[in-house]
Amino acid sequence: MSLALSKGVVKRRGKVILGPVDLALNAPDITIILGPNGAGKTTLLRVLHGVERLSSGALTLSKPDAQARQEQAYVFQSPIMLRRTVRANLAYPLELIGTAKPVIAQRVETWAERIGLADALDRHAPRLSGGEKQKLALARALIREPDVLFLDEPCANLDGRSTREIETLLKDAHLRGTQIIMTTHDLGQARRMASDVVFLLGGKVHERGAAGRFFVTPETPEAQAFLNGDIIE
Ligand SMILES: Nc1ncnc2c1ncn2[C@@H]1O[C@H](COP(=O)(O)OP(=O)(O)OP(=O)(O)O)[C@@H](O)[C@H]1O
Repeated sequence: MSLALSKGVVKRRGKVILGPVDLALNAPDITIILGPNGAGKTTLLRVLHGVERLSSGALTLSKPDAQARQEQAYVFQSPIMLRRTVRANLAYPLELIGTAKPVIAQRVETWAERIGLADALDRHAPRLSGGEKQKLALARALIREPDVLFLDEPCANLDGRSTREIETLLKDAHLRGTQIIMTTHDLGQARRMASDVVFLLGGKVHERGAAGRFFVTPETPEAQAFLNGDIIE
């Protein structure tokens, strides 16, 4: 799907926290939104997902809004579990769209296997470890095979192993056709995952480009400083 933000501005209590932003995103990229704390990454992600109201400007999608919303999924930094079993958590998004029961059962098994929870289907999801919960949240988002997946710092509190497992799931989903748009603080992860980078600073797109170029020869001194790990305002 293509998403185009035109002169997008978000204000909170009269103060501009994002924008104006002009940005076009296209499948089949893995777009990583980078920037220091407070740059507006989460706000931009929410705008693109359609859950943050624009104060001015417009978001245009290549599909009708209702259809686009159905085909999008969002994964938060802190996974939100239903207070039910792993099986019920995985089945839930498919039940919502009226998938046939035998198909649900089969997809739940497949996804439980993929995330290493095949033996934990009857466990109470809130009691899983942080890494297991995040993998479950991701599987719950991917089980519907969304067109676009938004992720806000999906590996923020995870160790290296869980992070790699999640990256593998994301790369597989991308190969199967899911467009991925995510924020991260982890530059290693950005280098491993991104095909496209949006670098935000002070609520504006400071630099944008193919990942291969951005990480090797950033155009602006601020992006260079950010990549060096220097503190930038
Ligand atoms: N509800 C709010 N009211 C007022 N200001 C807000 C609100 N939410 C966010 N902001 C401000 O908007 C700016 C952008 O916030 P946002 O969370 O999008 O940044 P971010 O790049 O995701 O930051 P971080 O890396 O710290 O998660 C920040 O200056 C933040 O303080």
